[in-house]
Amino acid sequence: MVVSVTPRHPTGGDGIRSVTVLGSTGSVGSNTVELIEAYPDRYRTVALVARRNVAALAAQARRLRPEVAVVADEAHYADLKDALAGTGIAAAAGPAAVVEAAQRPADWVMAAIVGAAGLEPTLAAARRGAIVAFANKECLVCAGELLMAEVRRHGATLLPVDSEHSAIFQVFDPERRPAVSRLILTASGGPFRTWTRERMAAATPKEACAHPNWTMGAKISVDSASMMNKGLEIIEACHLFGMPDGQIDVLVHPQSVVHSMVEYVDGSVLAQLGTPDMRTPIAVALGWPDRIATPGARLDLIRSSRLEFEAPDPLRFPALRLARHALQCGGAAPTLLNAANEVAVQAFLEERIGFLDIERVVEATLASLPHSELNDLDDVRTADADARRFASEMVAAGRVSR
Ligand SMILES: NC(=O)C1=CN([C@@H]2O[C@H](COP(=O)(O)OP(=O)(O)OC[C@H]3O[C@@H](n4cnc5c(N)ncnc54)[C@H](OP(=O)(O)O)[C@@H]3O)[C@@H](O)[C@H]2O)C=CC1
Ligand SMILES: CC(=O)[C@@H](O)[C@H](O)COP(=O)(O)O
Ligand SMILES: [Mn+2]
Repeated sequence: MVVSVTPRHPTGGDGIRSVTVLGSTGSVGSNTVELIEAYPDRYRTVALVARRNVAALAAQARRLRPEVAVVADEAHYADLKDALAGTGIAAAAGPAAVVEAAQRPADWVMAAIVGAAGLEPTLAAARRGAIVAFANKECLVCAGELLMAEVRRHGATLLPVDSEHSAIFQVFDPERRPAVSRLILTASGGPFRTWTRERMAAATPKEACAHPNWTMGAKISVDSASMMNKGLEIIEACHLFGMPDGQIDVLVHPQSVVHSMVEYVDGSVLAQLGTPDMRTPIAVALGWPDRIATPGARLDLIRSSRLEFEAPDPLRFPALRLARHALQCGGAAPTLLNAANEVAVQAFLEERIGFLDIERVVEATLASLPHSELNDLDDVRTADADARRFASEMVAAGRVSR
């Protein structure tokens, strides 16, 4: 279950919801900041966190006036301090400062750091029982059981922001959980939906990042191109909604208008539709349990193109099989899959390996390292580090096709 506890009062005593944005300078983060800014009487900002984009972070901080702005990369601390001089906003830097920002009392925390780097701050927010708006899917892939257990133990509330999971959240009736027969995750198919494997082998980072429907950060864009994004989303759905892998299907829908569906045992299929605009799922979480208005175009089904659906091609997109395999193996397997994928995607973006080498690195890492049990955060860290080492060595040694 996503909202895993009796919802606590979503705002402070003054009726204003205090908010923190982890990954505020990214694609999800900047859309979140834009929505917060549109409602100055509803939200008060506690902390903004980025990795190193000081210019964007300082500009956001000057507009939202948080208590603190944090860069994870300590090399950028002096620049941030200078950029905030005279504002009264504190500057901080380093991974511990990122966790400290997430620990500050805020009713609502947007988890929109990219990659497993977001795990510890997301855990910190969950451990103080916050409402966590959850975009950072890699966290659940690398430490799903641990994170969900902490959410339950500390009475936190996890609200999905990933568009498919937000769609399911909006049509999934938790009181009728046994009557849900299937989750149907839609996938655009990405920029290479109709490409041959030969053509994909020569794909450039620019081509892989040219998503047909969504404007997103580079990492998730490459994941969409390989369809590893949908593989990660299967694992994410499994944890968020407590559904086994056998009851989670993927359906390619090139228009990204139907964001996902829930099938019930009586044959009813409930879907959520909208234009492909992340401001909608972000607003669902920011306003929850109310609804808040967003700017942007509204869905016009008369003017829009046809809505098409097709089965995913497992031969051209093996990432789906790899993710399901990791989920079925359990233990450290999803952690290894995620870490190897992060290393390989970064190497592809830096043109050190080819596009199809991403799946080779992931498959070899999964096959070579043990799928040990994960009992605590240290076990997660060890599996993550081992996979990163293995995948990096494979890339560095040229043990991939390029
Ligand atoms: N973009 C989208 O539409 C969607 C994204 N998601 C998920 O949301 C997450 C964010 O995606 P997206 O916004 O596209 O990513 P971006 O790459 O656009 O942004 C990433 C953000 O995380 C920050 N960051 C990166 N590393 C660290 C770190 N070690 N510590 C602190 N901050 C860090 C970046 O800071 P800086 O700018 O300084 O580098 C930036 O603010 C991902 O997990 C993605 O899968 C899910 C659904 C849709
Ligand atoms: C916006 C969002 O949620 C992304 O995860 C999106 O779904 C990516 O598109 P794909 O369906 O191509 O992976
Ligand atoms: Mn998605």
